Amino acid sequence: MTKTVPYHNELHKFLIWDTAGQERFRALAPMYYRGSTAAIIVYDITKEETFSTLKNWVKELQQHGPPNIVVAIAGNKCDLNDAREVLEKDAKDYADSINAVFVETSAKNAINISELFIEISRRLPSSSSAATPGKGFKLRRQSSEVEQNCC
Ligand SMILES: Nc1nc2c(ncn2[C@@H]2O[C@H](COP(=O)(O)OP(=O)(O)OP(=O)(O)O)[C@@H](O)[C@H]2O)c(=O)[nH]1
Repeated sequence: MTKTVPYHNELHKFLIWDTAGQERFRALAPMYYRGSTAAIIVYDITKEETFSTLKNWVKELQQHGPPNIVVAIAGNKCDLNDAREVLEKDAKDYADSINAVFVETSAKNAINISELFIEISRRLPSSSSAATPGKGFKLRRQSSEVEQNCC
């Protein structure tokens, strides 16, 4: 799946892989996050246990992921506020503590999806600085587009 995000005078083209979140597929995760520029970890605001699981994925990325990977946390199903189990403030505080992007989203109602990618774009080095050796981002230009890998 791809998503192109206009950001300042650049187009950021995200190549997105949806990895299986279940524990039994955990061993496959490195295939996706290795070489990725950003990782979006999604939890369900109506299920506290998904927020605990998210913290394990953060640890995994911190220990085995690319050093400069941008981590974004998405609290999905924000359309189901009445069934909320995870406070927005708690999730935001946690995201801040690990320097991650944080937004609450609704995939169902298309709430904050673009904002999520814009926030990730904001954290990425510009294509000119990314071209500097040692920055650790794999970016390739395609006309005016810059490709970003994201899992
Ligand atoms: N109300 C609501 N339901 C949602 C939202 N996003 C997904 N769902 C529902 O949640 C269920 C699970 O969605 P999936 O997209 O399969 O979730 P997943 O975590 O990617 O599942 P796996 O890929 O199997 O790990 C489906 O019934 C979706 O319709 C949302 O933002 N709001």
